[in-house]
This record gives sequence, structure tokens and C-alpha cells, in this order.
Amino acid sequence: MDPRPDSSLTEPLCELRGVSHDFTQPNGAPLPVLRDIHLQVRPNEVVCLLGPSGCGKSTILRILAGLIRPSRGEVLAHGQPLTGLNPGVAIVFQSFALYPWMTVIQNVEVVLQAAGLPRAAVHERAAHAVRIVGLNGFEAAYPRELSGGMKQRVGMARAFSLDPELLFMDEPFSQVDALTAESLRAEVLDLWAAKHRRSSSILMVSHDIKEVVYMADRIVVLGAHPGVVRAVVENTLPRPRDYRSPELLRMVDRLHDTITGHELPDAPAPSAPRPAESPASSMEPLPTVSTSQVVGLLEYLGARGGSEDVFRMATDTAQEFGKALNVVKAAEMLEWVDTPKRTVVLAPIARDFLDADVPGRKALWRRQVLRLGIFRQLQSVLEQQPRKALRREQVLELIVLHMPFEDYERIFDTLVRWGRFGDVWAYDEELETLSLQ
Ligand SMILES: Nc1ncnc2c1ncn2[C@@H]1O[C@H](COP(=O)(O)OP(=O)(O)OP(=O)(O)O)[C@@H](O)[C@H]1O
Repeated sequence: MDPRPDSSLTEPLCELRGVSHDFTQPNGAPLPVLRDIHLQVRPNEVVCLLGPSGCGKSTILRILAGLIRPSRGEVLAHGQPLTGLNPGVAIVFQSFALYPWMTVIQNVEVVLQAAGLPRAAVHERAAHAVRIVGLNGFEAAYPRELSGGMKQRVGMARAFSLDPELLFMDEPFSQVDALTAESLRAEVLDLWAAKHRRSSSILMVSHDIKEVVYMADRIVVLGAHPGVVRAVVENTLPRPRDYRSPELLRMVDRLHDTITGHELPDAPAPSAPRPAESPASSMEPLPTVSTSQVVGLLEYLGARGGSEDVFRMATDTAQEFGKALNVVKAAEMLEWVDTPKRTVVLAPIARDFLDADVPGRKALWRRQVLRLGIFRQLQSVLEQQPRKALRREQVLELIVLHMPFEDYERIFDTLVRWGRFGDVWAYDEELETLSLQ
């Protein structure tokens, strides 16, 4: 390798400056996914993007790789505007992305051939990469003969064989079991450290807080709708790190507090009570959470005397933290729970709900959903219809009109599910019609 100029020690390898991105929805309306993102990946660091599902983590990765051009803002590689693919990047995907008809070694060789390497180098590099990820002996095996962990090793071999300056990993360990994930993380860091002789960095996407604290030097916490950077946390814990060390667990706790503080902000002071009902003219986006998830949360809290720490709750119910937060947010929106600091507390109405029989629960559920503007507004539109019914597209139009930037199909699904449970309306799947009960 050529020696790099000194500026390579400090100059970011890649960078986003004020990047915003909108995808286009099927009806042509823009779906804002990222807003004003500033992000640098500097030499010799591991940066992790942490955030709830849908906050645009993969989109950031794809923009920096040059696979997507953002709607606004600048993308730089070594200080120069990026046009086309970023040649320094290799990506490890969550879904392995292996060709089933090719053997392990062929799956690695194919990316080296695509990179234009001479034939002899292709074989030599692929064989080396397969060896360093611990797959020697499996060169001639097909993906169907491999476990999830081994498939991901092939993905890693592919990326490492390219000797990239930037290794991008998109939730690389989410499809393998917990123990395999632990050892793969350590192996990636070892391989990366060996490569560290020259400037080289990792950018990884994850929803797993422990994983990012184990891996990252810098953690970029993102919020959703649209994706924004909420906080950047420097992680100076010495390496090698131990998942069970008190320092690592403290850092995990700190991150939980950071995320919870942003995602579940504490209620306003009693002197500024929030209105009991949202104005009838307003419509609020609904989270993609089912009624059974909300009821499950209430029952869980009921069984624990009415309150629990939100992190503990996610661990107890083996849910990913972001998903657990989403359910809590839905319950809070319906005023079933309150969330002082990190604690989720049942509201008195939720205790009545838990004590009620099925018709009683439905009546209380109906009362709570009808506190939301979107339910009241749709109910009143349905009442004005001669048959007290609307076709699906008409409801979708209504949602788009009020919330042009939201994922209207998902909101529709939640609207149907929550409304059905409270007998507010019925939905005929075949006729695709929503009607008042
Ligand atoms: N090609 C596309 N066209 C339209 N919308 C898209 C496209 N790709 C992603 N989206 C939407 O953009 C948003 C962000 O997606 P992205 O995959 O970047 O999020 P993420 O944070 O990586 O999510 P996850 O953790 O669930 O993988 C989502 O609402 C997704 O549905």
C-alpha cells in the first residue's frame, strides 16, 4: 500500500453534511426519512448508528456507500463530493445475500471478480479471507449446508477480502443466535484491529444497545419520523471489552436513559395539564402496534403491581428495546400508562380495564381510542355517509390529506385494528370497506 499523506490521519473517510432524504410513496407524496443529518466517519474508529426501526439507519449507510443519492445535502468521501459508488466501502448485510448455487469460496470470489481483480489474485484473496473468518474446510460447502453464523462468516469473508477502507455492517448479527453473535462481534473487532495498521473504519447499524456499547467508539443515537440525530455518545471504554463489566453495563444504562429521555419525554408539569382530548380537527399518526401488544403491556404491568422500569420490561419480555418503547408509546397515547423517567406506570383507567370482563374492556378501549382526534374525525365522517361506510381508498385519502408525510397504509392498519377492538367500527376485508358498528 502507498503511504498515505498525513491529512489521511485526520480527514474524515466519509461524511454527510446536512443530508435530508425523502422517498416517494405509492401515491407520489414524499415520505421524509432523514432530516439534516451531519455525520463523519474518521480514520480508525468504529461508529454505530443506533435507533428504532424505520429511523433511516440503513438509508444512511446506503447514502454513504453511494447506492442512494440524497434529496438534499452533501455526501463527501475524503473531502470530495461523492459521485457514484464509494469505492472504499464493503458491506456486510443482515440477510447474508449469498448465492445459493455457489460454494463458499465461489461466493467470496464473485465479489472479487466484480471488483476487477486478476484471476490468480481472486482465488488467493478469497482463500485467505475464508481462512481468517474460520471457515477453512468449508470452501466447497453450499450456503444451505451452513448455519446462520457460518453464512454470516461468508458475508464477512466477502467484505474482508476486498480489504476495504470502510466496512459497513447493516445489523450483521441480528439473524444469528446470541452466543454466535457474541463471538462474531469479537472476531470482527480482532480482524479489524489487525487491519488497523492502515486507516480503516467500521460503520455499523444496530438496534441492540449492548452490541453498540461493545463495538463502538462513537454511538450516534437516531430518532424517527423523520430520522434525526438525537445524540452522539463517545465511548472510551478500554478494549477488549467485557459484556458483563460494570463499566460497560453503566454505559448501557446511560444510553437507555438517553433514548428513553428522547422517546418518552416526561409529561408536562401539573400547572400545564395536557388537554384531555386532542382537538377534533387534529389527526395524529398512530404507531404500528397491535391491540394485543398494548393489552399484553397492561397485563404485564398489572402483574408487577402497576409499574416497571422500561428497560427491565424489554428484557423480561425478550423484546428489542425500540419495539418495547413503541408499545409503551402507543399505550401512553391512549392514556393507559404514564412514563415518569424510565418507569412505566399504569393509569387508574388501565386498572379498571384489567379488572373488567370482555364487554367492559371493549367499552373502555372504545372510550380511550375516541380521545384521539383521528378516531373522532373518522367516526364523524362515517356518520355522515348514507350507509355509514367508507371504502379503504377513501379512508386512505383522508389520512394522506391530514398527514401527507406519514406511512398512511400502516396508519390505516392500526386504525382498523384499534377501532375493531373497541367496536368503533368493522372492516370487511373482502369488500375493503370500513363501517360503523
Ligand atoms: N426504497 C424505498 N422506497 C420507499 N420507502 C423506503 C425505501 N427504503 C426505505 N424506505 C422507508 O424509509 C424508512 C427508513 O428505512 P430504513 O430501512 O433506512 O430504516 P432503518 O432504521 O434501517 O429500519 P430497520 O431498523 O427496520 O431496518 C422506512 O419507513 C422505510 O419503510
